[in-house]
Amino acid sequence: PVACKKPEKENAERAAVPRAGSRFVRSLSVVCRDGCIKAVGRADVIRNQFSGATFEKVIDCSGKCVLPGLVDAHTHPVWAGDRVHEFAMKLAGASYMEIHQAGGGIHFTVEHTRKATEEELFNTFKHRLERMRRAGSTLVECKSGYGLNLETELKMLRVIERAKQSMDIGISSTYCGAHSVPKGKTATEATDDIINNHLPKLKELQLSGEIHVNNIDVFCEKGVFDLESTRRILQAGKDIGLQINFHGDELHPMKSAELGAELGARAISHLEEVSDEGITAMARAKCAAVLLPTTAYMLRLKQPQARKMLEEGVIVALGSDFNPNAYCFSMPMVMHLACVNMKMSMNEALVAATINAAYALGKSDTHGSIEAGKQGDLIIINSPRWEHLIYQFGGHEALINYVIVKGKVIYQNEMCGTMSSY
Ligand SMILES: N=CN[C@@H](CCC(=O)O)C(=O)O
Ligand SMILES: [Zn+2]
Repeated sequence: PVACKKPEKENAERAAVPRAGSRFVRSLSVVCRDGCIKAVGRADVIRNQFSGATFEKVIDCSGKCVLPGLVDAHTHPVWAGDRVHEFAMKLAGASYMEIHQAGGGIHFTVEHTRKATEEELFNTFKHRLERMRRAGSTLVECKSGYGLNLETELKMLRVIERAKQSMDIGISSTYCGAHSVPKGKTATEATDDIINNHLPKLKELQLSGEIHVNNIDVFCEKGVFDLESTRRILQAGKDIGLQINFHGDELHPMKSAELGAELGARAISHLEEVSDEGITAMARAKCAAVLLPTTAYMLRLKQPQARKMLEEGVIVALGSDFNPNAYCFSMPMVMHLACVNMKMSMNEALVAATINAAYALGKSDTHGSIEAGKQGDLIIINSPRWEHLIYQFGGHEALINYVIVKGKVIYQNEMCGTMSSY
């Protein structure tokens, strides 16, 4: 059972080291208090320990599985203007970069996002976050990056901040003003604008408490930001206290992994074209690899070498990469793709979508596993075998029975009746 209790005193936080294995316990009980996990253990032990206690809510999980809330380590969820027309172009043979260089892709989304009001952006963003939660995500990384000018980047960051303050979901926010070189500027001019104008303003707003940005991101790619511009922007972001978490080695080998390891990056995403030296450097630097199976799948890219990364000791995490190019909210589907296309085991995929994804966001001390002292973020699966969450491709809407954030049920699935969802 999962039980939620009113607070009595503060819980102490415990650090958890990300690890490449996981433990499954039969007959598990979890008690939440004050938004955190107060106790977790065998049902009989917990029953004794809390025999005199009263609970606000008790959920009978017989025949079900309790898992940590899923963590989505990479999304672009704030934008206006979908790109379904480009999906058709890609199916007809156009590449991602051909569309981008012809003024579509990110440029198309930038045009629409600049025109959208803050209210419009917030409403669609909120709806997307709700869909992510229903798919089991309780902590999500959210990027700006469809403004490219200061005004719209700040508009996006304010929208993310509003959701952070008002919604029951964890958010790690990322400034991604270097997502593309804006029309009318060179990469060097865009880099200078970010360093001289965007980041100082961001620092001011961080200090005044108006926004709380966690990470800095750059799209380090041939024809976008080269290695030197990427270095300058990331270093400047790090200097104002942001964690480095960027796009690298996706379409071309750029030596992004080597750069990230050198700069002390917390995470690098994509890595389809990472070098062997880059993998070694990331393992040594404890820089997480955020792999994005939906993108490699839908752009028909070569798959990142997940097996080699795991064997070399890289901390492998997963993200949905939800964006107008890769329209997928679902971490269960991401885990399935990681298993089939990247040859990860189901245990590795679950670790990558929970504790390791939390590590990629600098939050593995509070999120990503079911441990006393951590935040009470859980999902309850309507099956005695948790693997059904990965095995049933696209079946999560009938499998995820409850989503719990900070000890509070924020979603209960009416589709889960008394039968297990086989
Ligand atoms: N590669 C760069 N950024 C996104 C795509 C964004 C877009 O196409 O709108 C990604 O991670 O896949
Ligand atoms: Zn991305």
